[in-house]
Amino acid sequence: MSEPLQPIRRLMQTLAERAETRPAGSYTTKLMDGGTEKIGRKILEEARELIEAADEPGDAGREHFIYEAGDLIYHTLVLLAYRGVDINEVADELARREGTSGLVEKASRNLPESQ
Ligand SMILES: N=c1c2ncn([C@@H]3O[C@H](COP(=O)(O)OP(=O)(O)OP(=O)(O)O)[C@@H](O)[C@H]3O)c2ncn1[C@@H]1O[C@H](COP(=O)(O)O)[C@@H](O)[C@H]1O
Repeated sequence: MSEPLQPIRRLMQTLAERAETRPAGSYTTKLMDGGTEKIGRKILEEARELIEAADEPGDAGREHFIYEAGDLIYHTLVLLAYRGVDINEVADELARREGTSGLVEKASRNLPESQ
């Protein structure tokens, strides 16, 4: 069975190469040439589009939601690659958090300074 996250890893590889070589005729290059501001603007735009699609009903709505999630994930990976971070490093961070409820983690941050 193929690894479901393999396409993401391949895309990450491509984006890391784009960050390095900045080839002409690449949309990723255009984003990266605009830096954090341009990439960030697209992430905000795509996040809004994803949220708007979240409540669309029916199969078409579901398909649109998945499409928009792809856009947001692509742009987020572009920012990671621009910053020189690999998706595996994010996976490691998520693995580190595995099994710790967000509520428990938040409570641990809210301890009074004396503790
Ligand atoms: N996965 C993607 C991907 N997802 C979305 N997009 C692009 O992201 C853009 C989404 O923005 P919008 O929907 O707002 O479209 P737009 O109005 O044309 O965008 P703007 O001009 O406003 O930035 C579109 O141009 C999409 O084509 C992507 N572009 C590239 N990839 C992958 O990245 C690889 C490298 O791409 P290049 O660097 O362009 O060769 C490709 O082979 C793909 O695998």
